[in-house]
Amino acid sequence: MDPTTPLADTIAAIATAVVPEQGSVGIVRLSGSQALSIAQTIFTPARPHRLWKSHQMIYGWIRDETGQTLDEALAVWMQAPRSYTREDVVELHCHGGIMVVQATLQQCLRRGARLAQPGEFSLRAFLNGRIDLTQAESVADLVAARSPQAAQMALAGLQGKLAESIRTLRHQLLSLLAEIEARIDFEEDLPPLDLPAWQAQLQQCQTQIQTLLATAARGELLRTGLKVAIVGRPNVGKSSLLNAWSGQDRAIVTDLPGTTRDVVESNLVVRGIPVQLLDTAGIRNTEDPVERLGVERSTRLAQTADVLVLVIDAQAGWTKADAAIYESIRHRPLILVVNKTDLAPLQGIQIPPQIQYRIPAVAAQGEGIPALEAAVEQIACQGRPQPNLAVSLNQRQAAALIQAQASLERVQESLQEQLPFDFWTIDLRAALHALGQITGEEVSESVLDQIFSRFCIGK
Ligand SMILES: Nc1nc2c(c(=O)[nH]1)N(C=O)[C@@H](CNc1ccc(C(=O)N[C@@H](CCC(=O)O)C(=O)O)cc1)CN2
Ligand SMILES: Nc1nc2c(ncn2[C@@H]2O[C@H](COP(=O)(O)OP(=O)(O)OP(=O)(O)O)[C@@H](O)[C@H]2O)c(=O)[nH]1
Ligand SMILES: [K+]
Ligand SMILES: [Mg+2]
Repeated sequence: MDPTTPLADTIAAIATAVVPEQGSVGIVRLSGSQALSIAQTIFTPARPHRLWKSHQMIYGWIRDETGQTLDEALAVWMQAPRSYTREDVVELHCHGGIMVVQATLQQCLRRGARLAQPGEFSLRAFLNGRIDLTQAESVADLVAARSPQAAQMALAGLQGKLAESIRTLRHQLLSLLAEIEARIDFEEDLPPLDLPAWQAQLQQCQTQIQTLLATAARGELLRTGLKVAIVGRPNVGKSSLLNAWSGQDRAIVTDLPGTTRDVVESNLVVRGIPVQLLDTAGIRNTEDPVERLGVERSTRLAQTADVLVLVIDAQAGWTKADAAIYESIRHRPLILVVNKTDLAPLQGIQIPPQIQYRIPAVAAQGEGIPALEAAVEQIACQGRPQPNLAVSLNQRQAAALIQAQASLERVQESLQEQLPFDFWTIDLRAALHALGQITGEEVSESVLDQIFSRFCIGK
């Protein structure tokens, strides 16, 4: 963090989403040693002799420096250390919308608070030892979650499930290290090292790391989701498919080829995976300049989406135009939807054998969606068995664990080559350092900066 923003400051920010005309309540939050005294200059309890008591909500008015009333509000003081940041926290619960919360925040700043940086409340919770770095990262994941499963995963992290696994690993490695260091310092006073037992314990740590690493892919998938683009030639039923899949009447459907021009987007959840579904203009050569721009967008999207759904018309079969589109996207993760199977059967259509996923559908009636979702999930998980752990690693955590794993691998090598103990301890310490980076015990300020700056303001 910026050295000019010490923990000594009292920080303030709007803790709720700021949306015009919306949100029945908006919260301004203060944290720091001056939180209560600043709040007391702004907020007048309705009952004048009412004392502020920790964790008790009081009713009153927010006033500016001229005595003008800005809002009717509720206020609560949470005395350190029983607060989100472990500092004195005051929350001012105002009316929602944008005007009142912003005016209240302005008052806090005028009375000596500093505007909080994104993630700074959570940073303080971390720096003051209430949560470790994995828990802080989970706070951001929880706010960003786009599916119930992603939220559950973040919540498990918030509750310290990952922190616990890493802590256990750390203790095991520390005790392995202690045994070696004792042998270096007091070799003659101690019984010789029980090498097989020591090595078995090391192996156990490596297995545990491998299990944790296997959760990273699913975590990444639940966090970032998938971009799925529906492509194909005009009139095969792409927009009908988007509408049926999302259960919403998002895209215009007509019997005219070339109906869709702009990319139409719908967000859905497919078996826990947040999916950004994109309907595109039917791909063909066209003289219409507007449609041509749409086709260009389709072809570009087809190269960047995570999964492509190529739609064809069962009645028309596998046409030359379908083959041409397929040629340009065959190297990408692909699902073929044979639509309009109410008009002609899928059997008998000459589909290239290398297309693994082929789903019969009647988009106009919403048939074929479950099979399509199963295919999306299979492609996304790529046959990777998912360990049944509640938590999952993010990229930063996975990178650190891979480092730890590499260090432990080197310890195994030193052991096999019977190198002196010093070689073992160097790599054991490196592994411990990597674990410390995950929990935040040994993390640099620039990494902290990177992590917390991704938070939203007021978190
Ligand atoms: N109004 C409001 N709602 C909120 C939050 C908040 O800050 N304010 N939260 C903010 O994200 C979340 C709740 N998270 C919180 C986590 C810890 C503590 C807290 O005070 N912990 C202390 C004391 C616990 C106790 O009294 O036993 C502690 O752990 O030491 C408060 C909120 C979601 N809802
Ligand atoms: N019989 C039948 N008709 C369908 C089906 N799906 C879509 N249609 C019809 O096919 C026509 C074209 O559907 P759209 O969804 O607009 O096709 P599109 O691929 O989005 O077309 P463009 O946007 O023009 O590329 C419409 O008249 C739909 O009602 C289906 O499963 N069966
Ligand atoms: K159409
Ligand atoms: Mg369309």
